[in-house]
Amino acid sequence: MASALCLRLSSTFAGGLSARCLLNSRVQRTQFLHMGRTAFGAHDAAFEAAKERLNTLKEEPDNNVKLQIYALFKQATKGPCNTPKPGAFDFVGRAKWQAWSGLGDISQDEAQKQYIDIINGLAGEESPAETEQAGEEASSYKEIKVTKENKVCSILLNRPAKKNAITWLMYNEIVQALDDASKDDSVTVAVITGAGDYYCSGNDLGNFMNIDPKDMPKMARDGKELLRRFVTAFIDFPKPLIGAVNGPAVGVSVTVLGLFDAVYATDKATFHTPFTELGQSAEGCSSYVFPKLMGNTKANEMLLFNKKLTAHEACERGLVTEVLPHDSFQKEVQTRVEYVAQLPPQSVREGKKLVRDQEREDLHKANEKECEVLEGRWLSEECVRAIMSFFTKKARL
Ligand SMILES: CCCCCC/C=C/C(=O)SCCNC(=O)CCNC(=O)[C@H](O)C(C)(C)COP(=O)(O)OP(=O)(O)OC[C@H]1O[C@@H](n2cnc3c(N)ncnc32)[C@H](O)[C@@H]1OP(=O)(O)O
Repeated sequence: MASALCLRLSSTFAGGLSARCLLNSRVQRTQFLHMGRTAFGAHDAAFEAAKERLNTLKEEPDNNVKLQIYALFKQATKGPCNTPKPGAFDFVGRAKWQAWSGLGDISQDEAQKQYIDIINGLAGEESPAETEQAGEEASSYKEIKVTKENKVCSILLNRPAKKNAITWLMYNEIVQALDDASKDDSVTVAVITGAGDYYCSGNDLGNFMNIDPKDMPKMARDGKELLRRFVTAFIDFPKPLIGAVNGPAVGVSVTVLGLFDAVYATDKATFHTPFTELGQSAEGCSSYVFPKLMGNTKANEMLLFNKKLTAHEACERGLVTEVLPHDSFQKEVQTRVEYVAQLPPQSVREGKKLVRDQEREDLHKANEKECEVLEGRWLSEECVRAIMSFFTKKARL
């Protein structure tokens, strides 16, 4: 069943990405060019250029961006959606249909313009202007930004347009940044925070898209291994690790906070672990840490029954150290981090090790177990349906 429900938004599906496939006969190409001259509108040359540009992108866009591109391509070349809605189990067909019909009756000219804007935006992101500043690492990180200054390593989750959802690349980059900070003698403390209005919206649900049904078990195995490595990096990080939760936090970004040494939250932050709504299960050692922090019933309220906590509630439950006013958040956090940064580093490390060693083994066991259970969840119909609902915009938190 899992494979039958599996999602596949391949590159041959995404509008302009598939321009060659969509127009793969000479007759079609001739019709297309003819339409281009007569029916499309003011942006024909730029539209053609954008199609070409899309084919040269080094990285495939996210699946929901692909859906948008697909829909705009159809609208630009065919006009408003005029095909019947695909059947209930044709998830991909329905997602495509919904994206196209969601454009309503915007003109072909307007669709062309939006298509061009999206692709130019994507191409621009791949060759960003040089923005290196003092203290910023000349690094290859793409989805996080790492700065080191005055003994503090700051790791910024940097996908604000996607609420800092964590892609597979981003998991790897965070592991890399933590590993680097743990080995760098100039760093005595690390801080994680988010760009934009969110701290982090958790796992990027697109991580589970674009998978051929036959590759689902491998995807689940790889996901399990990546998650295990990711959480291990938090369990074993040897220096003080501080969370600066600048806005709402969701999923795995909440659970791993239980492995931080201090968590400061703005009064606008919320904490939400909607695992069962997503057909998934607890991770980040939360099945072990949350009951210890807040007791079983309060932990269940979050991990099983999806209760979203305010910053003050999270503080009462021991997940947050201190709630700070939103307007002075950065400054207040900085004061606290600077204080920790100048403490004798070996003394702090030894102290942290003493505390962590009390439960290190249990944490690793909890991590292993949680990853195993999740591997099975990702292959379940419940999980696949929940993710599909998100991308067809039927269900958002
Ligand atoms: C190796 C794998 C390890 C997996 C570990 C297991 C981890 C589990 C979890 O973390 S479970 C939690 C997963 N997260 C969610 O379910 C959150 C989903 N997002 C939402 O419900 C909403 O986006 C929101 C409440 C976070 C914010 O809502 P709103 O303010 O209305 O903004 P938008 O919904 O318009 O979002 C803007 C933009 O961001 C995209 N986006 C946001 N969150 C995610 C996400 N988690 N995955 C993928 N994309 C996300 C959203 O699609 C919008 O994109 P668009 O503008 O439409 O292109």
